[in-house]
Amino acid sequence: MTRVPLLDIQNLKVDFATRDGTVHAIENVSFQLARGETLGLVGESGSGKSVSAYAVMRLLGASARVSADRMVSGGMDLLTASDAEVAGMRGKHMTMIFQNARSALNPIRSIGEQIADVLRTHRAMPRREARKAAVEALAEVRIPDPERRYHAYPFELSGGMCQRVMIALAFASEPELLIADEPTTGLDVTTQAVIMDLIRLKSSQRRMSTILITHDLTLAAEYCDRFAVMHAGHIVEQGSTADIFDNAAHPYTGLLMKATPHGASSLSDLAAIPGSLPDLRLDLPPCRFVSRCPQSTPACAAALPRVALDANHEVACHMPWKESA
Ligand SMILES: Nc1ncnc2c1ncn2[C@@H]1O[C@H](COP(=O)(O)OP(=O)(O)OP(=O)(O)O)[C@@H](O)[C@H]1O
Repeated sequence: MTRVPLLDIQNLKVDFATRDGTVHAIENVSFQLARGETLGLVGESGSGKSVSAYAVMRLLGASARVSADRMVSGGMDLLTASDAEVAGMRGKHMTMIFQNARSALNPIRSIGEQIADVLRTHRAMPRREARKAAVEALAEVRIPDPERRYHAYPFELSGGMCQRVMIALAFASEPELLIADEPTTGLDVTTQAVIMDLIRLKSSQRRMSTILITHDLTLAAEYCDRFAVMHAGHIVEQGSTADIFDNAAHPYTGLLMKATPHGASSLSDLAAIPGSLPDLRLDLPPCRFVSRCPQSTPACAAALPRVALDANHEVACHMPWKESA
């Protein structure tokens, strides 16, 4: 029996209409996420990780044109569902931890009340119980003195504290799908581990599925079951953590991994990968990596293939990476 994935995206495409032309931000993005699975979404800045996430959450603005062959989450067809239906799913079935936590919090409500509100709305907790659980939720993400901090407003907290509150808020609704966009940026290493361990715990206890968007490959390797590597709006390779880190098949993945051999864990710390992302407003070739690729041949001008290397390992390349190249 095949298991129905929690999230199923086929050929997602996102264009933005701008004054300077159409930005072809995402093209042919396809991936599935099983229940309880953690997928790492990695790639250089501007590769389309956040746009993919926002498309799933239906949070892209009016300038975005979104299309797909399929986009289903938790049984809901995100292509045909009304805004009200998707809004009903957000925060309950699927929730997102944003990069800029402070601006995602309500500035005029105390952090404890914000968490208690979620517990009362989504988990129907009585007021007193929600208050107690909110204090516990703050403690769980290592907010010191949570009883007192319950009454604090976001402006009274540091960026790192706001980040933790945001994470507590995300967990409060017990989502089936968590999209975490750089969830631990700005946190010290110990707190990073606490947060990531919490995500792992929720995944195993409640089979929560997670998309982890990150520049931190070392962290991601420790916590993700599978990876999708993005370059210039395409998923160039996806596979298990071992496939990606030990058997990278796309030249771009190979360069990413080669550039992080000795603890340079962040993509921003990497030895530069030659060239830069193409201008997404231009007419783009089928392979958007071709101008940077050390292995390109005339064959690369043909339509981009999706080569299945095994059941879970797929690469969009005519010339899959060879270690000797
Ligand atoms: N509202 C928008 N209008 C026009 N272009 C946009 C818009 N939002 C994103 N883009 C473009 O889409 C592309 C993908 O951006 P995205 O934010 O998804 O990258 P990312 O991989 O998440 O980068 P980072 O790691 O820096 O967050 C970029 O070229 C970006 O400039």
